[in-house]
Amino acid sequence: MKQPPIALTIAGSDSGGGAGIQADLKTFAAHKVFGTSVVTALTAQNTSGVLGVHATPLHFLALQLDAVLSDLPPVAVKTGMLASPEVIAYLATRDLPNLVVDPVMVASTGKPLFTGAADAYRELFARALVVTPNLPETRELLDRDVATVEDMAAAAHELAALGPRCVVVKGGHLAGDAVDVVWHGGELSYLRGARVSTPNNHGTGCTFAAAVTAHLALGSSLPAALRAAKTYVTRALAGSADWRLGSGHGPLSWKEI
Ligand SMILES: Nc1ncnc2c1ncn2[C@@H]1O[C@H](COP(=O)(O)OP(=O)(O)OP(=O)(O)O)[C@@H](O)[C@H]1O
Ligand SMILES: Cc1ncc(COP(=O)(O)O)c(N)n1
Repeated sequence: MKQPPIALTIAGSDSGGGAGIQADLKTFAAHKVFGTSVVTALTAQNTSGVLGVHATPLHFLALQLDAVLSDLPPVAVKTGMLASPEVIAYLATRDLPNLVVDPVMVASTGKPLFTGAADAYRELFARALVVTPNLPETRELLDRDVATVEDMAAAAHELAALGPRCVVVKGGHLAGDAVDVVWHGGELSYLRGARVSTPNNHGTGCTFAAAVTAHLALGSSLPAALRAAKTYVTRALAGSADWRLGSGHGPLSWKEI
């Protein structure tokens, strides 16, 4: 078997298996990328909600990161739930290649996973190759309403001023087609996909960002990685549209590519 490239996810554990570290490692494996992980928090979580969060002490998070970087250098790195503003600020001091920042702040069930992150994220964004906020996160980051594709375009432009090479404002929470707005190299473009009708959308954001990270690890250009990730998440959603795992928002499937 060909040796796989290495990717790293820095994210929280979802005991329900649908989002967080579990979604990221599943997605890396589906892309034949070797996944390493730094666990930022344990969440007691299922398809209906988050029962509790137990954050990893910062010194131990740093030790996990040192252990990975010193022995298994990743080609690309993704961040998910970072559990506190201090963790976000700490990661902004580290050298993380091909950094994909998914600024997770709120679970799809609506419960905030932690608070006070918006300001801290501004620093980490400056170090990112690409940032991938969803609509509620974009509102939180800019402290204003973002509701339409036009609003998303203005928001992507504004977030790009913080320094990431690329911004993807994800439209999974729009009514109608699932359109994501991309700001890259001074130009706007769109990732368009038909909406899959399914209650099983827990972990779509994690899966999209992990698929981008996997494609970057495999050597794709950023525009190609974004297009491939959009195709992947749409297929994964379609593959589990009829699943009945859990009584709330179930997880999406994974697909070998
Ligand atoms: N029902 C759907 N059908 C097709 N694509 C979708 C659907 N829901 C989300 N997507 C796509 O999945 C990706 C993740 O988007 P979304 O806005 O849902 O992120 P998120 O809110 O971070 O995810 P989550 O729902 O896990 O919180 C985007 O490419 C989005 O367009
Ligand atoms: C540990 C962890 N990380 C990320 C998410 C966001 O995913 P979703 O928005 O699908 O709930 C989550 N719920 N839990």
